[in-house]
Amino acid sequence: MSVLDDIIAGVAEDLEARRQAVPLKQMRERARAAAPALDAFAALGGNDNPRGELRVIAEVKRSSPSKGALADIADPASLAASYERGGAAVISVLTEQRRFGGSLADFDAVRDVVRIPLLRKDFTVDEYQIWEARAHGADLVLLIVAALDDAQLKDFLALTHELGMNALVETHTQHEVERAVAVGARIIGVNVRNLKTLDVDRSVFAPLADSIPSGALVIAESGVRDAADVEQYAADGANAVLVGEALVRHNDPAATIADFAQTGRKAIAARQMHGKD
Ligand SMILES: O=P(O)(O)OC[C@@H](O)[C@@H](O)c1c[nH]c2ccccc12
Repeated sequence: MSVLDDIIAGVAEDLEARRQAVPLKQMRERARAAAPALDAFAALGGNDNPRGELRVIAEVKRSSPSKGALADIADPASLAASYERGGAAVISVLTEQRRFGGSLADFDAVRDVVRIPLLRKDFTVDEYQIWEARAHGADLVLLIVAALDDAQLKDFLALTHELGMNALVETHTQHEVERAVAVGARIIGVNVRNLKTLDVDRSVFAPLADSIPSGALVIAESGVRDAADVEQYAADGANAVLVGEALVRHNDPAATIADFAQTGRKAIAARQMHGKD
């Protein structure tokens, strides 16, 4: 069994317990009563926004399957507030519990204090999780192409849009990018970490980013250690970078985000000067 299969089995089990506690019908009512979703597509530099900016998606991440505990985050809300202060465009909160140490309680705590769009970062395998994300005030959900068949991908994306949210549609191969594009994904992530083996290979980003049509936003996910990595992703066509570990381990995440955004802006300006856009 791959790591991804193993994670998904745990997610499905935990999800059943939550569905027992709050049935779908009730979760739908909660979702319909929630404040409307914020426009994450615009926040990430969508069509009408000025070009030339690199956006940062800053992640609240306690642990990872590859590295174990990353940081002792006593107060996810204050960490998220510092992300917002540093200029993050979107905040991602891991809610998967078994491998990433996240929870919907973390998500709720963050939702209470920040005004920018929030990504509920989990392994979506059932429509219940999409209603649940909206009920908790999420603006974006994660859809991992490798974890879904085409029908699920299409249905989950449609439901996400119906609820006024956006989806970060995550890919790792050329074929997955094609599947994401085929269902009309507007925000496409290239995760340089292979979720089946957990290996990070930054070189997968550039060719995949190149193959994403210009109407969709391109998000570079994983493996950002420092400004040099941000510079490379921006030079290779990223509209935004998704950063977890480097921020939770840093003692001044706000300054780090500001630094990454500035580095990205310069790299994009250089790219445009060379006529690559
Ligand atoms: O901590 P990093 O290397 O900066 O990575 C962040 C993010 O890309 C990573 O957490 C991630 C990308 N896709 C995922 C899917 C599920 C869980 C986690 C992830």
